Amino acid sequence: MTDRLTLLRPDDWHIHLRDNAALQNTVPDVARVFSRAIIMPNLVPPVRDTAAAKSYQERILNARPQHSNFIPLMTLYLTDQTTAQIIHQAKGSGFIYAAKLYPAGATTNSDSGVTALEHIYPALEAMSEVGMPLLVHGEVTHNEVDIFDREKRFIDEQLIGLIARFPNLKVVLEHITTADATKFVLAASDKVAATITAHHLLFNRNHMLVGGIKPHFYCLPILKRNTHQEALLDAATSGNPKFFLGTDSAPHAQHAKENACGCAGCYSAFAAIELYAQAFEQRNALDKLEAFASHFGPDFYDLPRNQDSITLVREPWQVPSQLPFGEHPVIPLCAGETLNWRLVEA
Ligand SMILES: NC(=O)N[C@@H](CC(=O)O)C(=O)O
Ligand SMILES: [Zn+2]
Ligand SMILES: [Zn+2]
Repeated sequence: MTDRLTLLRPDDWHIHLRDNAALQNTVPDVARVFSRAIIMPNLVPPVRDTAAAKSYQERILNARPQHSNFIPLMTLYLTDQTTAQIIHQAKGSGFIYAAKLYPAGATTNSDSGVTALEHIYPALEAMSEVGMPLLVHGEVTHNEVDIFDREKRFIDEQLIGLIARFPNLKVVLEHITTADATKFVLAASDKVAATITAHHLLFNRNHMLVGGIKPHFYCLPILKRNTHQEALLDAATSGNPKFFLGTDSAPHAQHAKENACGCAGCYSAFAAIELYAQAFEQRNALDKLEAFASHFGPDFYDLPRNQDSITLVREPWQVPSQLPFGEHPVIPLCAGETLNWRLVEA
């Protein structure tokens, strides 16, 4: 059994840092391990243009710990009003790396999202031309579609057609949760990839719903049955470059999750790589972690891989039961539980 694991420094290709006071917690947590991260734009109001992305980037950089070289890779939030010109300006800025499609109403802060894909065809055409990846929250939102079917229905009814219309557009299906999504991504061209979260690798809907409802496991897309969890573990540990790390770490205050109408999102950034190590170890696949965490993401985005490394040791430690986060504590994923792997701090 290995007790020490050295990896090229990883990047997180999907994270929510939130804004203002929260940045004092979220930025140090991501910067502890990751060199770069794709920063989700679902603020209120959302990050819709280069100017908004620039000021958000500055607030993130100001929250970096001393001596940190963490680089936030900024993204735009697509709306029905996003023009080709907005995309060209973003590409020209040099610090915006992707644009995000939230179907209106699909998830946290998606009210300003896209109401019909036709509205963003000009933006997608421009993204395809300039080589800017489209990041997708892939769930349909119709009331009549069961929440457990929303990802598959999005793939079948929207994504397949979109990719046929824009065959050169790079697409990342974010935080995939089903065997259907893994199959779709595997069969698609090399322009199509997916991120996988640690929580969807470690948990299934029984963890959330058996023996009492556990709001801290509630996220979107929602945890599925264990056969889907197994398919995600197969994909993540397969060594296929189409699947790479994206935590979807998304903090919500304890009171907003432990609520009659609880928010969707799990906070994993405080121990992200440790959680992935736990999942890969369950599959005896720790040898596959480095490529998933550190190679395939930059390769897909045409960015250089990092040059330095991190080390994890097998040394059980207990996850805190609560994180301070200013006045509104956040309950981390796996609060109070024991994780096997610990980062050796530099
Ligand atoms: N994943 C979640 O459950 N929540 C995310 C939004 C998202 O990524 O869909 C959030 O911003 O809270
Ligand atoms: Zn999402
Ligand atoms: Zn997300």
